[in-house]
Amino acid sequence: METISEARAYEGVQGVYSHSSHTTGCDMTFAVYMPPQAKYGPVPCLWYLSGLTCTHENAMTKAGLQAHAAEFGLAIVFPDTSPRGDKVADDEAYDLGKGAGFYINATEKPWAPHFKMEDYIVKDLRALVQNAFEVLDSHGITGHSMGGHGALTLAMKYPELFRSLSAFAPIANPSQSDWGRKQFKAYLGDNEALWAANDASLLLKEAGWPSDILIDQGAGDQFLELLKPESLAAALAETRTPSTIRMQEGYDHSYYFVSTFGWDHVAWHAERLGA
Ligand SMILES: N[C@@H](CCC(=O)N[C@@H](CS)C(=O)NCC(=O)O)C(=O)O
Repeated sequence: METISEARAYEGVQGVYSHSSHTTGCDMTFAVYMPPQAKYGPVPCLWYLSGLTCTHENAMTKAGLQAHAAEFGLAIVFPDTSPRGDKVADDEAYDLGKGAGFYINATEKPWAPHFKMEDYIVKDLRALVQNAFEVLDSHGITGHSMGGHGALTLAMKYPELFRSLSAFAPIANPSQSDWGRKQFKAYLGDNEALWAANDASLLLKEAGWPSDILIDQGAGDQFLELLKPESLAAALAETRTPSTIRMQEGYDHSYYFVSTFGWDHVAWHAERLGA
């Protein structure tokens, strides 16, 4: 692991690092915020997965989560959204290829060799974070938009790895959305059973979620028809999953929305992770 930068923030440290990932077959950049409490011993850890077009940097610079993490004594990990580099396949569209890994393991050409973002997060980066930073084995996960989809699906697939779950404006039913169908076809092929296993609204009905879920969604979000919060709300009701879904009047899809409700999400995770 190489340190790209470290800066003091709210008496803690905001760092940016890179490492060579065996899983994605390329160098990956990620950010970690360590709160001041980590000087005295390991702290719980929250993962923030970002959305389409983002790198590790958007949420790190725009979500304002560091102040809340310092208040509660939580570390926050900000991974990248896809593999990067000249060897990695890409597409002209902003919502496929680089910046659009969807936190799944691609099986199809030309994506399969590098687009393994699910394994990257839960294996490579999880192990690295656990070894290289002062964190407890008590992790939660959240994310925005494509990253909200990632948070929901990775938590449901790996409940042994994540104890707490929330999402900001998640892509909630990708197999029924233009933010999902194109990408699942490209990355996973035509087998729609495989798509279902990567769709939060469908996966919830199969796998369930053993704890509760917080979802915030802007009622003025310009992408509401692509996000489909109504499918997730129906699945949560059908499965009787304890949940708080808030349609936030007037808020759009931007980081103004994420940063407005960031404190609530960090507090939600802190309470459940024992911070
Ligand atoms: N650029 C796309 C939308 C991409 C977008 O809204 N990305 C969200 C996540 S899905 C984001 O976080 N963008 C980066 C930012 O706001 O910093 C479009 O114009 O249709």
